[in-house]
Amino acid sequence: MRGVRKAFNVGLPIETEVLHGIDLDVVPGEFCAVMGPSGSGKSTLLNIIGLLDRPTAGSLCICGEETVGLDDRAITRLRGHSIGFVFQYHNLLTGFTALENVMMPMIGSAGFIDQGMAARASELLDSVGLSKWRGNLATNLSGGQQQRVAVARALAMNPRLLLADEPTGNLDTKAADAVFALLHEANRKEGMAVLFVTHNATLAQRCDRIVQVVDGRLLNPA
Ligand SMILES: Nc1ncnc2c1ncn2[C@@H]1O[C@H](COP(=O)(O)OP(=O)(O)OP(=O)(O)O)[C@@H](O)[C@H]1O
Repeated sequence: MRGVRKAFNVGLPIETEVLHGIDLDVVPGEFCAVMGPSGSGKSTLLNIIGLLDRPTAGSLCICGEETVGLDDRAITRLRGHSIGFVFQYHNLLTGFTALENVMMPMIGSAGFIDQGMAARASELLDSVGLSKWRGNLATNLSGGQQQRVAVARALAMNPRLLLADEPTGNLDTKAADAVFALLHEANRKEGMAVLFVTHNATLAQRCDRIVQVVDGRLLNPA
């Protein structure tokens, strides 16, 4: 991204600019921690990179494609195929099983269900150590298990970029380490770039690079 700005409430007396011209390159296979004080703009930055929100100004390329100017349909397609998300609160559909939750992105993308999706979701649940729990409703899993399902779901479409916004913020140390290890494995094995927002300096030190956001600016740009 180059010169990315984000303002909220544009045109109103309460208009506030939160990101003030961000330059950032993330290369394939890179594992970046994103740190900074509360309210500095980390989630806003991630939401823009994840195409969940649009910048007010600047340029944003995802997998080589300039996104500014794309219509909503193209944005949705690019997001669905290229980007996986893990949030602090897992956002699983609690009335569905672990397996069904992991299948959701595949169903959403294809518009239908087939056996191959269940097989792929099952493999992903194996990879996060939850094969025995695949038939459990999400609501009956522990917080750490739910977050591991959320990681499996984020990997379902084999994205090139994985965005994780404080995925360990709500977990005890052991569960946090387990979730971090899964992100790290996805990064090393699949070569996906990861942006990992965290307040945990120990985990951040284990990433390739730390991007510091302070007052809507990067301390160490590009
Ligand atoms: N939709 C919105 N409308 C208005 N202001 C917003 C909106 N979303 C975020 N902000 C403001 O943008 C600023 C940055 O918020 P953001 O959530 O990006 O910070 P953060 O660094 O992720 O914080 P934390 O570490 O506490 O999660 C805050 O002042 C917040 O109030």
